[in-house]
Amino acid sequence: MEQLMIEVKNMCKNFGPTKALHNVDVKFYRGQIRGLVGENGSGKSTITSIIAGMQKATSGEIFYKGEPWNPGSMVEAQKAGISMVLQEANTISNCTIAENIFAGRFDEFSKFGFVNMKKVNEEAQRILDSFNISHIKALDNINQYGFEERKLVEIVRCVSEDTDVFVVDETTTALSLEGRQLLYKLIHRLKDQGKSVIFISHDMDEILEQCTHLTVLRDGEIIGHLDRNEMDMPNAEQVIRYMMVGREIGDSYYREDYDSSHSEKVALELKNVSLGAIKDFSLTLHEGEIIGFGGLSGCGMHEIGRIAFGLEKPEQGTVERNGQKITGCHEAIRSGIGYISKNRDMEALILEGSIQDNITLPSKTELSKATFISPLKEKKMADKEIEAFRIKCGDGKQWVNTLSGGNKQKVSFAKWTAKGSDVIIMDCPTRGVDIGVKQFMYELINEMKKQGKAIILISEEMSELIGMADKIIVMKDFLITKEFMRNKDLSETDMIEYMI
Ligand SMILES: Nc1ncnc2c1ncn2[C@@H]1O[C@H](COP(=O)(O)OP(=O)(O)OP(=O)(O)O)[C@@H](O)[C@H]1O
Repeated sequence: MEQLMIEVKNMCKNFGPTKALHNVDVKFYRGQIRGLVGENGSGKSTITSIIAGMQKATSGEIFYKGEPWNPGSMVEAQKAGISMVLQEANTISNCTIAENIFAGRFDEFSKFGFVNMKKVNEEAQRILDSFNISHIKALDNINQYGFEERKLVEIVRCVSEDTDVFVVDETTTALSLEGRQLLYKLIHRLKDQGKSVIFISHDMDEILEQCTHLTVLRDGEIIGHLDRNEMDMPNAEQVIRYMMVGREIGDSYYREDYDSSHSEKVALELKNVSLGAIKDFSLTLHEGEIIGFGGLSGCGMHEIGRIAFGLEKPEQGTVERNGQKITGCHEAIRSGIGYISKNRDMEALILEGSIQDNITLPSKTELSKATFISPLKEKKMADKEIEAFRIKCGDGKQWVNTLSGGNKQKVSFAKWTAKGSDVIIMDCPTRGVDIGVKQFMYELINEMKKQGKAIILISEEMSELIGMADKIIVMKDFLITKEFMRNKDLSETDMIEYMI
């Protein structure tokens, strides 16, 4: 007999005129991993964030273990056994790893008002070790760690023996292969212990492999629920996609050609660059070329992207475009280089700014005449991108921090298409976007190649690299371990061998 953990009844959530949820009914049982799928902005994070105490519903009810549930904060929810890993980085900067893990829970370690920090640190390291991530040290400042490690710290923070409901909101795209495996093991262990997992993802393969049940949303409404048998049907993927978007979506995502030719003209060069663990690294990117980078966590590929955009200054060597040295990102942008950061909220967007301001920001020079920026031109530029990327919003004046995760990602991409940058460094560009938009982004990347634009595609998704790149550079421990040319027989297994 299945035991009900959480029941959401007739829930509505409005943000001004936006109806984010409309009469939603959904049940989460013990011993289930229930996937929540739907297009960007369909309401997945809104449901889970209300359950996890981040915000209140406009109307409707929630029952948790049979009792009415209306948490006032995430801490309250976590103390009651419900925790959620968010899409974006959610760690506290300038604090130690241990302080991040036990934020809001110091009372568990205090006596007569004094917190026993030794115990906090020891317990944090014990937990990190139990998750097999001993390379992350409890005493280290979190600022020393990259996006993925921070996500792992968040996962550790969320899960304890008292966790009954674990919500994973589009987290896997931020993780490398190892991080994903760790998360998959964890959710299955929780399921086997009779806990309830809510798993949000746009990766259909992952959803079908990892989830035991599925709920499909469209425009804030529940379209249907599937059990494992239905998910195992041969046409399940097409059926789910149809439920999500309400129309047929083709199967083809990636480039269909295997022609890796490009211009001989060099678009960007890294010459004998060294920075930290990266030593004497060189790269030549040509016009009309897509170079992909793949590897496990800490392999150095994200750092290469940052150096190429002038965000990190190499200790030795140079980054050059058209014979000019690139020594900073302003210079990079001026010379036609764009960069989509993996760390969306911190580096790619001004959250407390409008969609229009974010999209047009790198293009201010193009939009201005004698120091005057034409508001009409700005609006036109932003509206064009909003339409092309199908950014779900009222209009361009809406603030970016009110957008769903996938829609934020579209803004982060659209900045550079609006500017028409000739070289774009893309670090996980399709992170959190739904399948329809993914298709559009891949078409766009292909179109850019044909126009002679040069692209560096850094990705945690091997299928994306195999599907799109002319050449794939595999990295491990900050070194190149293998280069693959575009080839229809190339498989993920071929690549993994050089990553591990
Ligand atoms: N604070 C807010 N103010 C205004 N609108 C909001 C706010 N938060 C969410 N919304 C809107 O609610 C709708 C649902 O957003 P939600 O984040 O739940 O979507 P999602 O299904 O999780 O999307 P994604 O896959 O892109 O993460 C979107 O249209 C979004 O713009």
